[in-house]
Amino acid sequence: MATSPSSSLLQSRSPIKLTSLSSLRWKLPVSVSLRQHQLRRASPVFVVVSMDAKPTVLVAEKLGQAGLDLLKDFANVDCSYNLSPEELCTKISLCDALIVRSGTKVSREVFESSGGRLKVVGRAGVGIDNVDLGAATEYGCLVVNAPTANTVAAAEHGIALLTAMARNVAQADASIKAGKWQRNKYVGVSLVGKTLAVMGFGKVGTEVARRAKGLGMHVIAHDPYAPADRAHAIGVDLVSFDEAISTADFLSLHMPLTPATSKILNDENFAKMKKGVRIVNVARGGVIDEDALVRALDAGIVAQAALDVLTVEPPPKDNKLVQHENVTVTPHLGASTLEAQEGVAIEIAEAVVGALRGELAATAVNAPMVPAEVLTELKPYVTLSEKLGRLAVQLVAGGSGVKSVKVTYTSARAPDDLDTRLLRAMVTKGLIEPISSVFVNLVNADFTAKQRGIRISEERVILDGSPESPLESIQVQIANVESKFASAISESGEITVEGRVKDGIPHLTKVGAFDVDVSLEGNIILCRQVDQPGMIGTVGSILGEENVNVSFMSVGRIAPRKQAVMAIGVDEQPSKSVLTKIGEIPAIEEFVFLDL
Ligand SMILES: NC(=O)C1=CN([C@@H]2O[C@H](COP(=O)(O)OP(=O)(O)OC[C@H]3O[C@@H](n4cnc5c(N)ncnc54)[C@H](O)[C@@H]3O)[C@@H](O)[C@H]2O)C=CC1
Ligand SMILES: O=C(O)C(=O)COP(=O)(O)O
Repeated sequence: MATSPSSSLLQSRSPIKLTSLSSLRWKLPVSVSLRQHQLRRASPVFVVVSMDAKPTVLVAEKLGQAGLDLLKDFANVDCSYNLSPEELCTKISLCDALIVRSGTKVSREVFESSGGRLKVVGRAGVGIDNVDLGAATEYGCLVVNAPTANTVAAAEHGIALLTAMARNVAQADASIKAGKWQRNKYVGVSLVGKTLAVMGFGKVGTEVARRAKGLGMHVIAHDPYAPADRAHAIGVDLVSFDEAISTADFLSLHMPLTPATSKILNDENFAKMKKGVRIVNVARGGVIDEDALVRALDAGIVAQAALDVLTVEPPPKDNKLVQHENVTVTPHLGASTLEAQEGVAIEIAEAVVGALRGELAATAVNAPMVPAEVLTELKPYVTLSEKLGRLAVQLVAGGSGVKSVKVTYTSARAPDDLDTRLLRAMVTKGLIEPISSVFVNLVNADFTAKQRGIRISEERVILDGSPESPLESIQVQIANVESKFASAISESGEITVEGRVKDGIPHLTKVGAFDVDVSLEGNIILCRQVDQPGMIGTVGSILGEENVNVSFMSVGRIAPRKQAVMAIGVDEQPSKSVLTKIGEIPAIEEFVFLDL
């Protein structure tokens, strides 16, 4: 069965066969009107409706049973833990999806080795610093995470480390097990009334702050992106980085590891801290310069540190930080509660299955998140966008080189009420796929366009009136090119095609300066002719002789008996000889066959 460009936003060249409206059409009994059939279909274009084989999901780290069960209902599940990087690269070419936790590096080599089959990487947790997002995007692979199910577990572990550190629980336990009874050595410090600076006031940071307030601490937070009212609502002041680190008795780290946060606690910043500060890190090891922390501990600037995460995990045996007597360490246990692991497993399994079905994931990390209701509303416009892109690029004369594309949306919706990223991605898909072997989806559309030197600009024309539908029309223009169908060049000099959605079906409504109206359902023949009686009949009978079914015909003309453009929708691809016969009709000045 053929795959269709419109079948999935996450389409890949994998064994999964995606069926779209247009490929289904070939199976219909001739007596069924395509239009009626399409109107009856309720399932969204993004859903995989037919598969030759189950997809394969590689689960590379331990995942809760409930998640595995969910996956097994839909896919072949290969649980292979502790793979070496080489083994992962070998296996990945047989997998449609990969699920990892923090212990697996999903490097560029993994995407390269997948041969284009890997469609989804699921991170069963929050931090995606172990996934090469740039490479994932280049390879059109969606990355999803499970951002909520382990929040409380991580916050509870932060509080556990905070209290255990303040009272030397780990050290005292080790000492007593070694046969000692050292009550004087392990005198702790109290938390009540002390200032805790929460660094990163996101999901985990907020939960830590809430709990620390319950312990009677004075909580401040630093987060350049957090809204102050959310902090105020729980009695927390947002402060600058310098104020946070210089006034805190305790620092608790909850920001992601990014280039901006890498080694953010370094010699320079330790020097600004209160002498005797205590630090908890349940975020990522890389946010601390670990050598600098050892120096700060030795200098007494930092009295104690409690670390769940390290730059290199597991750490080398001689890691000075781990060995330091004022440091408490746990082996990345923040998310490791029974409850969190079940929750994360379900959250990631649902996201991966949804993505494999071609649905847009709510937890996509490298693609726009489009809410389901928006998606449903935009669905016919998504198809329209792709088809306009496909039409426009096929009108370009060979050797012209597409560099500059403009997409104009006419809508009565306010600009912030219409998310066009999806539409732009689909125009891009339509533009690029017919002229290359690259497959384009929502993940890699912008990247692919940029890589090919295609600049896609967008313009909004805002209409008066109340918006019943999200869009009136979409226009795609390609500038600075020659066209193999000169009539497609508008007065301003660009190849121009415009379309609308009518009764849920995408229609082509303009080619160059000519108004037409043809449903974008099959393939299209465009002819320019001198307007005269009998033309529709002449072309129709040539097509009929070869059993090519005409679904729509429309003539757009400048004036009666002047030049006109005839758009003919055909279900089947006409043979070369049929096209030649059409071209030989004396009144036809130029024509082009466009494959949708
Ligand atoms: N140890 C463990 O097992 C676990 C670790 N984590 C880690 O905890 C961290 C936080 O996770 P969530 O709260 O779920 O993420 P989140 O995305 O909800 O919160 C992160 C916050 O950090 C803020 N941020 C970004 N750059 C910052 C900067 N330069 N300075 C201060 N704040 C900055 C963001 O604005 C955001 O509010 C992540 O690094 C995650 O990987 C999360 C769960 C378990
Ligand atoms: O969710 C996170 O960011 C975590 O760090 C949890 O990591 P894990 O899944 O336990 O390896």
